[in-house]
Amino acid sequence: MTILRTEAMCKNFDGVQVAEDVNFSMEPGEIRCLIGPNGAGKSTFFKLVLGEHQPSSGDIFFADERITALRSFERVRKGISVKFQVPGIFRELSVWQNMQIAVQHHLHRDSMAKDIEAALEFVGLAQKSRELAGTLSHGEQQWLEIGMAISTRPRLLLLDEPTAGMTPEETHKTGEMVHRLNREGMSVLAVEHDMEFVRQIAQKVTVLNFGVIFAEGTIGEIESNDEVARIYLGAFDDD
Ligand SMILES: Nc1ncnc2c1ncn2[C@@H]1O[C@H](COP(=O)(O)OP(=O)(O)OP(=O)(O)O)[C@@H](O)[C@H]1O
Repeated sequence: MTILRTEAMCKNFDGVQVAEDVNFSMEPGEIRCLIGPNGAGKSTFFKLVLGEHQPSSGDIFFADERITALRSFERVRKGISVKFQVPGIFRELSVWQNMQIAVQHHLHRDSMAKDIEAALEFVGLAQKSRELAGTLSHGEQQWLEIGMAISTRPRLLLLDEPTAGMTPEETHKTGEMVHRLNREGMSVLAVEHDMEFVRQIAQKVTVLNFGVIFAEGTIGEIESNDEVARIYLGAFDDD
């Protein structure tokens, strides 16, 4: 079984190919990082998986079920969740209210309050549930968003540059969070530029370039791949 699979997935915008014959697959329980130069098609890949874009051709499977034709909310109900790069919190509402919106938006569960408490506990914000989201630090706001994303108890969590703007300590803490989620059985697919974070979490790395899977392997294999270094210049310079 695969938790996520694309078969010959293509997407073009006005003739520009942004995903080209993408055959991606990920095992259940895996932590995968998706890397690649700016404009490689990483965010577009997420949007295709989430149903925000329709592929021009090809198919997408979640837990071996074809989801290509499903709408976004249906995919969320199946167990896919996302934390986007652009902050999606309501700054003038409390941490708890933000969580309520995230859960209510997608699911109607009797266990809602418990789900919120558990998610806030998980991301270390249980003590701040009454504070306004806008007063949290940047890192805490990102964690709130991760909390919002996991409150629906997804099987697959997509993270789009989760550590953008974080301090090294916050980044490391986020990596630990990802490992804890993974130990609880969640599969995680993260788009990330911070190679230190990629090293901390990735079991396997997929490199996208011009909408094509350019390379795939362990972090060691990817970092020693000269072709990857060539297209993704500078990416491995931070060690
Ligand atoms: N809605 C759209 N309409 C037209 N072109 C688009 C659209 N969305 C993305 N693109 C183009 O698709 C290509 C891939 O963009 P995408 O945002 O997926 O790349 P990325 O790998 O996520 O880049 P970055 O690392 O900078 O976030 C870019 O050339 C972009 O301009």
